Amino acid sequence: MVTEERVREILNPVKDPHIHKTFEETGAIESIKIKEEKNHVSVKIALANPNSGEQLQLQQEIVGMLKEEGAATVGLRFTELPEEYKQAADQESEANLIGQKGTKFISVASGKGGVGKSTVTVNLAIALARLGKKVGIVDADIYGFSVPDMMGIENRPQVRGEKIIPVERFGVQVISMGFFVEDNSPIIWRGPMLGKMLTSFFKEVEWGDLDFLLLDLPPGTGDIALDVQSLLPSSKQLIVTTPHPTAAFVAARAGQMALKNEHEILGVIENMAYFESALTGQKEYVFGEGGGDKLAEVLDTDVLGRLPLQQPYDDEDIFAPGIYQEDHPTGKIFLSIANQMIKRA
Ligand SMILES: Nc1ncnc2c1ncn2[C@@H]1O[C@H](COP(=O)(O)OP(=O)(O)OP(=O)(O)O)[C@@H](O)[C@H]1O
Repeated sequence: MVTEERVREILNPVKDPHIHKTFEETGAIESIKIKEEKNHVSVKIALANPNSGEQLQLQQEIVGMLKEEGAATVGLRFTELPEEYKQAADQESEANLIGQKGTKFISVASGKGGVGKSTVTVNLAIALARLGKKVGIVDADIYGFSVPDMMGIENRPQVRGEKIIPVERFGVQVISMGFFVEDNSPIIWRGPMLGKMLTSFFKEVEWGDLDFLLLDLPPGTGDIALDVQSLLPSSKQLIVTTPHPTAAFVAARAGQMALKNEHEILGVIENMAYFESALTGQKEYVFGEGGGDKLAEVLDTDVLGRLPLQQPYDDEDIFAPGIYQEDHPTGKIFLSIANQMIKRA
């Protein structure tokens, strides 16, 4: 059983990657909590430059160190060091890391596949861009990457110097695992390799100044989803579910997993909530009712929107099979959800 004292002993000599001072020198360790029955360690750490690629790398190292010491699970939360340290950090700043002040990380998760997580991610990103925000997407759905196809992206990112330039589509900067896989062939991304790949999405990509970075997570609550959730910077998370109570029950597990990995829940989105007859306007609740509300209740949050069962317009001029146009009824719902996100994030 790892003790609070031992955690402090292990972490005190770790250096803040931005200002190269030890945690002991900066007083970085704000709190250590240990849940003995589950052998879960959670630590709150103040960094000079949180929400950055540096943080992501450090996060992996600390999780590794504490697990080696016997912790079953580790939750890390990062805050910012006081102003005096930040000034020092600014002087030493290695420019161009994602997470310059103000970028909000929003992750999108689901309890199982096929509920519309990627559809929600791309359409919300585009809705935020339509509202004037600077937006990026990391398609971290490592096996089921579908963002490039959904957005109709056919080109690949360019490389400038040491940096990868994301592909821009509908005003959104996109990086996807799919860009780095030849011929749709399967790759096993686990452990350190997965961590390295995700880190480079934050560190080696020329994101510029973003208001929002949306992260499309792998579906479910299995090992891969857990690995990705624990490797990402702290984010606010949207959980997508269909309205069936069983689906919502499974989605609640994804929500719990997020909380355990120090991601806050931003809200619930109920997709395929109903089918509306074009003839009569009558709504039919094809996949049941109440799942979104139930999930929101369990996670102590709100349903930010309910999306009908409806395909985007088939617009041959702008090839993008998963995108709802601004004047499409579903496109308008996405705008309303994006507005709420801006207020809450
Ligand atoms: N509201 C909707 N109405 C009609 N079709 C939808 C709706 N939402 C999603 N779809 C369709 O359902 C399919 C699955 O959607 P999507 O890929 O977004 O799900 P996902 O949860 O990201 O899946 P996975 O996690 O397995 O990648 C897609 O073909 C998408 O076009």
